[in-house]
Amino acid sequence: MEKTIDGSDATIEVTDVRKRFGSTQALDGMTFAVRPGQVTGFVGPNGAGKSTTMRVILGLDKPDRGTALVGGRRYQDLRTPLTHIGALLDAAAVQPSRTARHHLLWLAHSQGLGAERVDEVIRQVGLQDVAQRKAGGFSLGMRQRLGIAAALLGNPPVIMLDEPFNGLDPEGFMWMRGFLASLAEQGRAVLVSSHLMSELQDSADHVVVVGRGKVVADMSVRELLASMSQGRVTLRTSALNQAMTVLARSGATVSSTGADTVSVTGLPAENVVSLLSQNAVPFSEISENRASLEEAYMELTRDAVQYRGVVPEEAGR
Ligand SMILES: Nc1ncnc2c1ncn2[C@@H]1O[C@H](COP(=O)(O)OP(=O)(O)OP(=O)(O)O)[C@@H](O)[C@H]1O
Repeated sequence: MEKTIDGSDATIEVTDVRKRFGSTQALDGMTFAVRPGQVTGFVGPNGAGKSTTMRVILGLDKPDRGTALVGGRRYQDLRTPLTHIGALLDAAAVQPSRTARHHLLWLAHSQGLGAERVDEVIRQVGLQDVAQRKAGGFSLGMRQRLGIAAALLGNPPVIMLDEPFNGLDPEGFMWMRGFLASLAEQGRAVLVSSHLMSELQDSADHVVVVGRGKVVADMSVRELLASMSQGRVTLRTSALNQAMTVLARSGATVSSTGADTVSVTGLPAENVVSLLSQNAVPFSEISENRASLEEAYMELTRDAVQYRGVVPEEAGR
């Protein structure tokens, strides 16, 4: 039943979307694209506009300006939307007295899909043992799985999940991470929001960082780390002066942090090693302190957060 994913269908394109609620400019020129075969993290502080963007993509909120396209088309123009995009916006939104399987059957029938597909998605998300239980008694983690099963019903090339890591225990967290990766491996475009970069650090290939209704960074996780990490290299040497001279000559900023320790910025560890070796400078214990993704994220969204007064101090930085 699983059809092959066509890359041209597996995209989301959000272009210059603006949306105002009263005096709040929720979206202020939001622009980004979600590509096939990747998990794209959509991250930003509370109130940055993530949920509103997702609602605009699903045609639930009408933008004042700009467009949001799924596989090149507006959601409103999709004849069978569930086969184009599967979304989970609010895991709590299930009828508590209905069993998980009945919830999915009801959804499937509304889209012309059969019970066979329902059982398939139940297996995919690992809910087979509880499928006959009432969803009202489900933990948040089980509801997340149920919501994802619903999103997968139409085998869509685009999957969009709002805060799917919310409330998951460590096992659920690991499962979600692996599951998102497998959806991307199948060629789907996967957009996942979070207000915590740490949740996306090992889950996303690419991140779109937002603050105050617009994109502040749009790059691969690797690029983000490289752009932010100052690459501070620390090394121990018995030839302190010689090491400092050699490294400073190459343009690095060098300072001694102890009788036999040197701190270097502006030069990757690899180059530090080769320079010292070429100049026969003895050294030991070389280490590179890279900025964590969380630090990079805090730096990028600092203005957005300060503006709202949520985290006024640079505590913990
Ligand atoms: N229906 C609405 N009416 C009024 N204001 C709204 C409405 N929906 C969103 N907003 C406001 O728009 C801004 C963006 O909200 P949004 O929920 O999109 O942010 P978010 O990034 O998803 O944050 P969170 O993680 O808190 O959900 C916020 O200031 C919010 O209060």
